[in-house]
Amino acid sequence: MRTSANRGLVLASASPRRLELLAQLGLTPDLIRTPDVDETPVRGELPRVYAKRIAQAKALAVAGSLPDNLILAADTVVSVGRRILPKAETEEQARQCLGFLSGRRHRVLTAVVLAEDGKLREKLVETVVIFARLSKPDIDAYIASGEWRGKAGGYAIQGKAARFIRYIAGSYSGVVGLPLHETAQLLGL
Ligand SMILES: Cc1cn([C@H]2C[C@H](O)[C@@H](COP(=O)(O)OP(=O)(O)OP(=O)(O)O)O2)c(=O)[nH]c1=O
Repeated sequence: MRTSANRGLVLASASPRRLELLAQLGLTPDLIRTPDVDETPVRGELPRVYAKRIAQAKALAVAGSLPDNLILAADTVVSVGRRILPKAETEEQARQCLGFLSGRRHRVLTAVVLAEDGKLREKLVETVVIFARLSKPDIDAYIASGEWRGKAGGYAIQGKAARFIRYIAGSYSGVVGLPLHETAQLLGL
């Protein structure tokens, strides 16, 4: 994609979902870069503040070496109240997340950031999701699927976890990792 200033679009993300979602806008990035960012929340940090901070850090981490490009980055966080659930990397973390989300309402926040000429523009998109109550066999089967790995809150709505979703209000693409309506707005599409 080229803007009026003829800049290339760089996707600052290692997520294959974000690449696929961008394709739904008819866009293929000119470059893909993996942002190397410490995603540890600051003690007491609120979920919205955290999502924005990490998405900005991802954009800036890549913009440093590609100052003449348009850089797109995002961060997705699952939160319950003030609590930020981890991006599940172990079975134990995924089990804890699913046990916690079972029968509960939570929020999925995705911050999307566009960096151009050293300036950042951003949007924060919130989606409310309610999970059905999950039995132990439900959780065991989901853990065995492995789909939880690397996902915020230990689940992926676009896969087998879809059957756990009783209610959703907001942006489905935002939950998957890139809210397409807001991304299109940021890109001026
Ligand atoms: C809740 C939920 C999250 N996710 C994903 C979106 C994000 O890729 C991931 C949260 O981690 P992120 O840190 O937002 O993204 P990432 O590590 O996958 O990629 P990068 O930082 O390089 O851009 O969880 C789903 O795919 N489906 C879901 O239903």
